Amino acid sequence: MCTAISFETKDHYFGRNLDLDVSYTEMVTITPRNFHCYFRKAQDMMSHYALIGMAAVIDHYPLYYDATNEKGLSMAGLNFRGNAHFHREDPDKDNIAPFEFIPWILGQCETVEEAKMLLSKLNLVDIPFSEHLPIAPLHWMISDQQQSIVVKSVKEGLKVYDNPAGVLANNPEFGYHLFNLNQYLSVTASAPENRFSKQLDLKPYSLGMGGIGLPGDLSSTSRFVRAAFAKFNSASGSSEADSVGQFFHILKSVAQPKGLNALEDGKFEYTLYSSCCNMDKRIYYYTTYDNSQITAVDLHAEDLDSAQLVSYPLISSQQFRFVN
Ligand SMILES: C[C@H](CCC(=O)NCCS(=O)(=O)O)[C@H]1CC[C@H]2[C@@H]3CC[C@@H]4C[C@H](O)CC[C@]4(C)[C@H]3C[C@H](O)[C@]12C
Repeated sequence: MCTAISFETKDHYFGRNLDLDVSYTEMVTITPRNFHCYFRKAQDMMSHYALIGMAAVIDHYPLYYDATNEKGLSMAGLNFRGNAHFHREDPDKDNIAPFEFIPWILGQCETVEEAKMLLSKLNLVDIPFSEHLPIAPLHWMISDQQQSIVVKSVKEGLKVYDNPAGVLANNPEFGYHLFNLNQYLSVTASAPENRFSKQLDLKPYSLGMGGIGLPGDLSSTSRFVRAAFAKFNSASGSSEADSVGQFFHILKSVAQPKGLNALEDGKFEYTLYSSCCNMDKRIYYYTTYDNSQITAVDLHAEDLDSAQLVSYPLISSQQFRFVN
């Protein structure tokens, strides 16, 4: 499972939890403007916007899980198992493989509106990266500083939805998650009032009781609700430290501790990493399951006119700060 959110204080932030049982040795990867970006069925891009995000780099190709470009436009791929469907080549459209989708959009677009224009002539084509890396059944959230959308490719074709919640999880399809929020409309961050019966003397005996009814489990639908509740009720200071800290706290409310989500073969799905990118400053922050210290990589500290990918391996061992 995964959860992605967009979030706003003084600046705008975009990030996600990546929940999985194995790592593909992903690294924080910068694609500078002149990196030769190769597309199987479309024109190569010799120059494009620079990108920063989490990617597995294989055969010199950045396979992005999530990324932000130098204009702030951001995108994350999350599992959409059993529902994602990719198509045969269509001569009337731009044919882009799912693993090329993030560089295709973020390389060329500054805003969600611009992305929508590219999406109107896009066909996500069923080409795997390689024999060893089959097509990942993903759907995507795309956000700029103003709005978010969700893009899915299903049997009927490519679908684009406005995403007023600025949250994405996994199955079922996005419309269900959005409607499902109605179920929780009485949940509140404040003390609840007795609407049960005036004839009974009912009152809160603990703080936090307004949240009773929020689902506590790790299912996709429950994570969507909890992430939305945390995000929309979140009180954050406007400094970078406050905002980034708060962002990770929101993601933690839907993170998966090891062991609580068991797979068949004795493995567990857990939160491998959490990311938070400042869309205005293009700084990519992350924590990993084993290292809760926040590590940061600044897009603008690199030579963005270069043609070489730059990757920073994840710092994934715990950093204890001893004080004696
Ligand atoms: C598994 C992850 C989603 C996490 C998630 O949602 N977990 C759900 C569990 S549940 O299904 O909801 O129970 C997704 C998110 C991005 C993906 C990579 C994208 C690039 C590349 C594309 C290639 O085609 C295949 C290899 C490749 C490296 C991909 C591997 C994997 O697929 C990644 C990591």
